[in-house]
Amino acid sequence: MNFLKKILENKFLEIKQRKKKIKKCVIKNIYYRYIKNNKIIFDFSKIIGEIKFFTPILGKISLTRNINKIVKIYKKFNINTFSILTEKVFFSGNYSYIPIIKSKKKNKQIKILRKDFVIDKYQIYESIIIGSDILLIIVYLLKIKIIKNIINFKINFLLEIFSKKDIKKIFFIKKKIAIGINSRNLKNSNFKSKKEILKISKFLKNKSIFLESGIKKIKEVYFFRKINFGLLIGEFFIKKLINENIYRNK
Ligand SMILES: O=P(O)(O)OC[C@@H](O)[C@@H](O)c1c[nH]c2ccccc12
Repeated sequence: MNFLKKILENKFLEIKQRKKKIKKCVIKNIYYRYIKNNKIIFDFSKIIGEIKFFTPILGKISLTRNINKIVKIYKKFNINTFSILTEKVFFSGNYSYIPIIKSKKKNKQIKILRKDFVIDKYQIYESIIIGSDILLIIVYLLKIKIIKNIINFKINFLLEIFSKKDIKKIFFIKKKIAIGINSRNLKNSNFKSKKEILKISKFLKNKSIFLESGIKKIKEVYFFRKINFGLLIGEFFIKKLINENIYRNK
């Protein structure tokens, strides 16, 4: 089933509501203060662990919703960069997870990628305010003009692409940025083959490449790390690292 249309309709309304609550000049002020001290770190950690509890296709995946517990387990495995799903209705995420993690002194070294469906500039400001270090931008959802606009913001992005069509949209970007190849087709949830992924990556010169979605075996982790791909892993880590750990310590 194609959930994307529904997700976007809902997102549009959500943003409209949230925008009303905060004055434009206040968020812009926060942004300018933020970029004064911010460093662009397109080459962030090569292994990103995702925190997601639920997906529209798989249903519930995590045995716990205790965010601090999950962070603790990930840290035990030396994973310090997290992708956090903040979409509420379809992925059961919440943006308050980001400040919960960031406000703790012991999490100082942790970097957070906010994963949501960005369709409005407002979400960029909001992501900074809640403490995100990196923001996912799904190229498929945006027109080139908007991407051009977004790319000028002085914050760290992971630009997510699916296909050659998406690559064409970002061809104008000459600087080194992080690009995530999403192996999962957003419309039908099929995964790309290794061959397809490598083919797409050939078009991405001078970029820091990440593979997102569909990693199911440790063998695949080794294969892609060997060719210097970064990896963003959700379901596999949640099941293998988080759930097994929780089960064992019951
Ligand atoms: O659980 P996986 O197959 O390892 O996938 C993680 C991540 O790539 C996936 O959750 C994802 C990639 N892009 C997205 C955009 C929206 C929501 C979710 C995603």
